[in-house]
Amino acid sequence: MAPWISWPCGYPLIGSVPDLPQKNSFLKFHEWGQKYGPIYQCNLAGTNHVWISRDRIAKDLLAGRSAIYSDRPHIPALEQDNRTSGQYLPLMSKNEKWTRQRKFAKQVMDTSAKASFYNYPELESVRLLFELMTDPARYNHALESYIARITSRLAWGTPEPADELKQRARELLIGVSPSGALGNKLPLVMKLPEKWIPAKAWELRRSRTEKRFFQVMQDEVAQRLGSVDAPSMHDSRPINPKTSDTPQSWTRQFLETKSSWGFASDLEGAYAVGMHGIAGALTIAAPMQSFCLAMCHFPQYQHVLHEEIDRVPGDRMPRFSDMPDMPVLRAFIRETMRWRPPVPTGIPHQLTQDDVYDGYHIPAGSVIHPLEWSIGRDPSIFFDPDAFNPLRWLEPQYPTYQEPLTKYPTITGYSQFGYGRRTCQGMGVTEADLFVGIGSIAWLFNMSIPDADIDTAQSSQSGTQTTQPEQAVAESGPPTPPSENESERPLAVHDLTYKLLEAKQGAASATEAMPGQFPSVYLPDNVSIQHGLPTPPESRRHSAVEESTEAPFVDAKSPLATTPLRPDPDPTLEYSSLLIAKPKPFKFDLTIRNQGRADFVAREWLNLKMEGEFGDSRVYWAGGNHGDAMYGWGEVTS
Ligand code: HEM
Repeated sequence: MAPWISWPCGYPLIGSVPDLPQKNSFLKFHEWGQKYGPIYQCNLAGTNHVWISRDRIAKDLLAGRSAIYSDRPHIPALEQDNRTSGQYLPLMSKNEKWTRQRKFAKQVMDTSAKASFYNYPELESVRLLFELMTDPARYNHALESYIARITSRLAWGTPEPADELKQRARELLIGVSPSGALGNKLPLVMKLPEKWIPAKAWELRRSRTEKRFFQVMQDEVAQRLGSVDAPSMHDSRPINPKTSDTPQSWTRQFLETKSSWGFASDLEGAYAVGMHGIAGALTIAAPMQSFCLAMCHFPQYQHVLHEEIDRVPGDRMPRFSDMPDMPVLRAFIRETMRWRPPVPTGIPHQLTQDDVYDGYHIPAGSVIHPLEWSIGRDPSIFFDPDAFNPLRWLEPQYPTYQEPLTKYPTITGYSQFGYGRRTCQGMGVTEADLFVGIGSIAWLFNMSIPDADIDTAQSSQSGTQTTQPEQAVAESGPPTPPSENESERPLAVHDLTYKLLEAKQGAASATEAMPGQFPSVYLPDNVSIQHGLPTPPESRRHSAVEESTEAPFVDAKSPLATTPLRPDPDPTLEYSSLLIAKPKPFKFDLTIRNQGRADFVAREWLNLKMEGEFGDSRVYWAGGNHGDAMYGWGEVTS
């Protein structure tokens, strides 16, 4: 049998389930991809799952044959059938509700993108920096809140529900993740009475609380607009004067244009908006957290980003409108998403009829996964794929380089957002939030692992130490001013020493550099600048790629072919195990790079606070959100 589609053998009925680790199952699927080829199938609890590790194959099937590859699988742990209930756009079958909600989503995204997302990212980035300066130990909370506050503003015009939104997102994530709710592992339990099955009772309360929350939020915007029947934007009647007080939001847009969408009820609109809130609440925070991880473990690139930030926005905070002038920041974002994909197993599609690919039969009903972890590690495209290296998007000798640099690199259209008819609706918001958020953090801070912990990270090869992150960061004390000459700070990355090399011939100096150029780069000690395409050494080429017709792009004798050693186990793989992968909190120092900027942030925060912009998060349920039998926060473990 040719190697296209083969499978791990598995056990009767349950298939390969026992072979999957509790943690980071994407690594196992990646390993199987290396063993069985770039497309393989396996039986998981009686369902055929197809795993795709190459972009070309995912495009061939999910985009090229989207007519039959665009359905979604059933998620047994949810109270209502995700395919038909009309609650969650990303989980619906390709039906009438999906068509109208997707149309609505496109419209509200386009309108808010044209208004540059109402400057909500810029506004909330002030609060983000202030929180990081004053309480660095809670950095994870600050990053997640930044995203949840922007998303809440976009959804309902207020940041108040940010904590509630995060909780709604966490609970739904448990409900839909194969490794989360019990009902996804043992679907039969959902048929039993809730009094016997705590997991079912949990789901029913989750679902009730979510519905109530979405309705409360929609009602509040409707009341603020003056009446539930506020005039439509397509109406010739004048807008209710009260609406001018109502902040822009997707709910406002829905209420003003609701006759255009053909929704069954206002509740459908409440879900259409609320689902987008949930989709944004945690997904975008994951790459922000991974960015911090990358800066600490691959610090040799950080000053390249600082150089661009100090040259383009300079002493004002970065804005979304800086995008065309900041390819380096965009490269860091793109590389962060490649290095640590927020949805490493991809969001699965379902095949609706039998198909044949390259001579192999794929049965109808198969669940198809574009395995993002592997797609971003295709060794014929990404040299040393496990390394975080933003230069692969900025240096012409890498096959991933693309011009013009005013546009590329970008995450718009990136495979991480899916394929074909089901591609993500949130790419624009994601790019805006990450650009302003990550740009602001790098504008104010330097990130590093405390010196003592560099040794620890090295010795983690023998598994000697675990740290209490919050305590550890708190112990590192308040932010301190930067050293006099930032670029002379010693660089330390586990077992590597890095040196500063002049960039390609003819590169301009820092002060002369134009947007899109950067003056100097750090490369590993034993490396000299290579002209022409770098290629991986023979030993790194995997059998799965050997069938590829693409020419290998690296000379095995190239010094670039020397792959740096990384600690084992890799401390950057401490990830939460639900559908969205995010790094667990870890210990690092945030050092203020420029006191004047810090003072500016403090003043700006105070002004905005006094204007009422930064109110506290709201509690929606009795007992400080603990709630009662009907509504409240469910237990969350992740
Ligand atoms: C880092 C951020 C994000 C990532 C990595 C991400 C990733 C994805 C992926 C992989 C899909 C499935 C695509 C497919 O099936 O082929 C998806 C679908 C979707 N995403 Fe996102 N997403 C992100 C942020 C957002 C945000 C911020 C929103 C909205 C505010 C959003 C809204 C949606 C919607 C509505 C769908 C469903 C599309 C459909 O099924 O028709 N996403 N996303």
